[in-house]
Amino acid sequence: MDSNNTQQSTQVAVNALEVHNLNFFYGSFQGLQDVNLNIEERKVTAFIGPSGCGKSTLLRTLNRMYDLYPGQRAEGEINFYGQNILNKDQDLNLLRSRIGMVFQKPTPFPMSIYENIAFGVRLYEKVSRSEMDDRVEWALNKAALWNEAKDKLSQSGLSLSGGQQQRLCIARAVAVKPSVILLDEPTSALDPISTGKIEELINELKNDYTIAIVTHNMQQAARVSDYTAYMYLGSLVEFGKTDEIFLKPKRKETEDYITGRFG
Ligand SMILES: Nc1ncnc2c1ncn2[C@@H]1O[C@H](COP(=O)(O)OP(=O)(O)OP(=O)(O)O)[C@@H](O)[C@H]1O
Repeated sequence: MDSNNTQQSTQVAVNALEVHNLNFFYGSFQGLQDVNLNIEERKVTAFIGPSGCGKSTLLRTLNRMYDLYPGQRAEGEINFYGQNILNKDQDLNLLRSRIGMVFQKPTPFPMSIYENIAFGVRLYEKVSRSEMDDRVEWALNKAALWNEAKDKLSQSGLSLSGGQQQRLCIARAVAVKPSVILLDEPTSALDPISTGKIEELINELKNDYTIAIVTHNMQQAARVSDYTAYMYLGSLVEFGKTDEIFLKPKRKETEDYITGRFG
């Protein structure tokens, strides 16, 4: 289950996640219909499509975030390094430590910058104070926030700017050393400069992590992702390499959406 066990010594593609025949229900409403796709290790996969097409629903199945809400259920298989995470006996805390998530709106905890990161680490590991100091620095560095935050680690996470808060949330996700990071429209609440920083960060993070990102912004999908999934009305219409989806889509529906002729 650990990506470290599947280090690529050759160029053979390894899938972190394989989604088979996935159907998702909000009570009696079916939000996803027979979705099949693979999410390759250490690549960025973008989910695009018009509002309400099921992008966030699909993302939220990948670490069973929906389990927090009554009446929501998934059927099918989502294999995470070969293990079906939809199994009833799946340990959800463990799963969410391996597959972390960052939301649209920055959501720092109302505690210090240091504690925002240490809090999650303590849930899963017993580490000494000096190891924790190192981990906090490491995670803030990974999220390109260390230089801006190092002199105010005891200040509230809420005192940071919106863009910095979102990087803090990314640092928090990274700190527990996950294998996959799910990003749900991580820049939609940010200005263009902060957006640019997060996009650069995504590019860096994919050296170590597998990333799936929901975005409304097609230019962003084209800039940051290796693979793109185009969804419509709960179905996956087309999935492929981002260049191909944007330059040579196979389906007319995809082309209409990409070229702005949709609707
Ligand atoms: N909690 C919920 N209860 C019932 N239906 C829901 C719920 N959340 C989402 N849906 C429905 O599921 C479908 C997919 O929603 P989802 O949020 O996944 O779309 P999306 O593509 O992420 O949209 P957007 O781009 O607007 O965020 C929509 O028809 C939506 O109305």
